[in-house]
Amino acid sequence: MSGEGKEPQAIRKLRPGKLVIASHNQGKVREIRALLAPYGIEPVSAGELDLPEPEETGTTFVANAELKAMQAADLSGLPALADDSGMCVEALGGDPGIFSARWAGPTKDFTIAMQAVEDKLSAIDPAPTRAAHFVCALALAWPDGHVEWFEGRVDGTLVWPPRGDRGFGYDPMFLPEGGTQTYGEMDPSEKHATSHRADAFKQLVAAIF
Ligand SMILES: O=P(O)(O)OP(=O)(O)OP(=O)(O)OC[C@H]1O[C@@H](n2cnc3c(O)ncnc32)[C@H](O)[C@@H]1O
Ligand SMILES: [Mg+2]
Repeated sequence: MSGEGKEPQAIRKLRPGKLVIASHNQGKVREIRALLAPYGIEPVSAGELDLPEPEETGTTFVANAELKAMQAADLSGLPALADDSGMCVEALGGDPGIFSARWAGPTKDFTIAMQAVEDKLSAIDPAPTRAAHFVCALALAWPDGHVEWFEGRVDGTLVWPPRGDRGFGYDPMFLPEGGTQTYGEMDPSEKHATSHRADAFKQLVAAIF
């Protein structure tokens, strides 16, 4: 994983001011804006700045988050926060994992991606565990190349058919551990309090503010 083997460095604090949300996913941008709301910074999205969507060539969530944050910080001259995330299905050896967005194809159709997950799971005989988890890596980069990263996780089970339309991506098929509603059915504020993104955010907030 990126970050391993590096010398520990002093955590850099984030000062009030503009921050680029280095994501082209409107669902994520919405969640990140809500999570940042209490901290007095002015988020501006990669889309609003017309920043290009970089190719995600990393082999880990952290490496891809770093790559996206560093490119946005470099091009904008502002601190930039990127999120690389995905759903890992235990019985599929962790797939789709870092390829979660790519399973939805060029049209970013998550009906197709969820169906592909379900087809692969239901082809396994005997029926395997339906355990899955979401991972969220957040990277915060500055224009001078300094970068901090944080990783969060939430465990759950996959349901079929998908339920609810309040989230994005794989949310309608993900039932968090101990819950009765999928992330697609749940009130967004509840997801923001318990998700992989919330977990990573708690670590980020504790470190940088
Ligand atoms: O790279 P950016 O521009 O941020 O947007 P993206 O959609 O390509 O994002 P990723 O590369 O991190 O791909 C992760 C995919 O995993 C899915 N995913 C991530 N977090 C999720 C969440 O909270 N709920 C449901 N699906 C999620 C979602 O469909 C994303 O498209
Ligand atoms: Mg992406």
